[in-house]
Amino acid sequence: MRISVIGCGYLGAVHAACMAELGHEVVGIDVDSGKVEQLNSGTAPFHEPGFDAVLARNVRNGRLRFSTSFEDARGASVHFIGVGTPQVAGGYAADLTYVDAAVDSLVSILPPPGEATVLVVGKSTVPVGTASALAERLASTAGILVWNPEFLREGFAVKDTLSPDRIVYGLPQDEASATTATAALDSVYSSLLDLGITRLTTDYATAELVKVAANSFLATKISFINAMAELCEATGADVTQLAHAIGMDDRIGPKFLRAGIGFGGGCLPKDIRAFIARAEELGVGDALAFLREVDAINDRRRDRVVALAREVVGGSLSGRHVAILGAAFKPDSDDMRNSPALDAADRIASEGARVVVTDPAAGPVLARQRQDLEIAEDAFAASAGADVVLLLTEWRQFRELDPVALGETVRARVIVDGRNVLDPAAWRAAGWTYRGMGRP
Ligand SMILES: NC(=O)C1=CN([C@@H]2O[C@H](COP(=O)(O)OP(=O)(O)OC[C@H]3O[C@@H](n4cnc5c(N)ncnc54)[C@H](O)[C@@H]3O)[C@@H](O)[C@H]2O)C=CC1
Ligand SMILES: O=C(O)[C@H]1O[C@H](OP(=O)(O)OP(=O)(O)OC[C@H]2O[C@@H](n3ccc(=O)[nH]c3=O)[C@H](O)[C@@H]2O)[C@H](O)[C@@H](O)[C@@H]1O
Repeated sequence: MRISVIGCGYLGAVHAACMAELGHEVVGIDVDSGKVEQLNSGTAPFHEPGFDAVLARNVRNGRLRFSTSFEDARGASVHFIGVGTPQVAGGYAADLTYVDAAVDSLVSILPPPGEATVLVVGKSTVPVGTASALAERLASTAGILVWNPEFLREGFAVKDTLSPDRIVYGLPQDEASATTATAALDSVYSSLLDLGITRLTTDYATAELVKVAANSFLATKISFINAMAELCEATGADVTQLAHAIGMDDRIGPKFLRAGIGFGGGCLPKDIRAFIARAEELGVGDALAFLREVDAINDRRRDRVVALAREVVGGSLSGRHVAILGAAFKPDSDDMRNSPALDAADRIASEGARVVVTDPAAGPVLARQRQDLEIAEDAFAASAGADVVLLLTEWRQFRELDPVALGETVRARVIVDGRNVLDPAAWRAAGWTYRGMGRP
């Protein structure tokens, strides 16, 4: 099938490449000409394991190309929308400017009603009610709108796109349109459906809510365990043992119970805030009051790691050399949007410390973007002469550090493990003062 993907960021570029991998003829459209040029050369504009290979292979075989012109999307039978929906400046709500612009551009290239049906498939994360409003704007065209939320995780984007836990279609009310749309989208995803992946059909509002409910649940799970970490800090208990023990209950499960410096990224933080804002607009703000607490607990973890750093160096960070291992919001990504690690680095630098940051993928990006931060090649270079080392993004390279070897480079053997991934006994045995988050 001929497919276009509008918006080629973390979601859209991976989606476009994966759709080509499934055998479709795909054009990705983005307003960023630099990104388009890079994608056309078969090189990923961001770090995502496995993406480079899928991108390069499909650009080379001619099934995948990228363009800044919507004219190149004309004639496709399915148009995916994957543009950003960031938080509005100064507020909690989602900024729908980019989605609106993408739909306006699509309206200008879609055939008129009566001609062969074309699908417009929303993948961006939007406030409930957006899809039905957009469907009205497509009424002057042959476009039928489906809301098909995306659940991929950065670091696993290719795997999650080609092997999702489930696929959700939010369909129009009109039965004939819903049937046509389901059949067309089933053709797009036929290889995945043949693998037995479950496809659920709902109305627009349910599909939109499934997405933000899922992210809210994940954020709540993380803040729950971080709240327990606060209790552990007050009592001398160990949150990693607590998480292990409660996670053995099937009803709770072990995943997303890693306490530490909290969640960040381009999605969980802004999605829970946009959800709060939308619930308030709908007059049901009380239903999501708990999400404000989820957000507040998450913020406190960032305060906590800075306070710990202050405490372990004896009260003031001013003039101290602080090595920070990690800048991305999670390992296997170079994404620093709302990154807890980078936020902590900035807060510590603002207290007068000499901060040296290292990150296997985000480091080179940071070096280009931020002249005010010192960036080092690796953990050893960052830690040379350090008064304290902070592990803030749990890259494998940092999890596997040898405490004896690192001990030889630092000025003082003091480590704060912001992700609770190191073995305290091994580090203490090598002469380090070890502090975790919510661990004695
Ligand atoms: N990053 C992720 O892992 C996931 C993201 N999402 C959702 O997907 C959406 C996109 O997120 P990301 O890919 O992370 O954002 P991003 O910021 O990396 O990418 C958005 C892209 O859209 C482009 N764009 C903006 N306006 C455009 C227009 N009018 N026409 C064409 N292109 C345009 C931008 O230049 C940019 O390349 C958001 O709603 C996000 O919540 C959902 C699931 C996973
Ligand atoms: O809507 C989105 O964009 C995506 O948001 C998240 O994916 P992602 O942001 O890539 O990363 P996660 O693995 O969810 O991690 C988010 C943050 O939570 C933190 N985290 C995660 C798990 C945990 O136990 N503890 C914890 O602090 C991570 O370090 C990271 O900062 C969801 O997991 C995806 O399903 C969703 O599609």
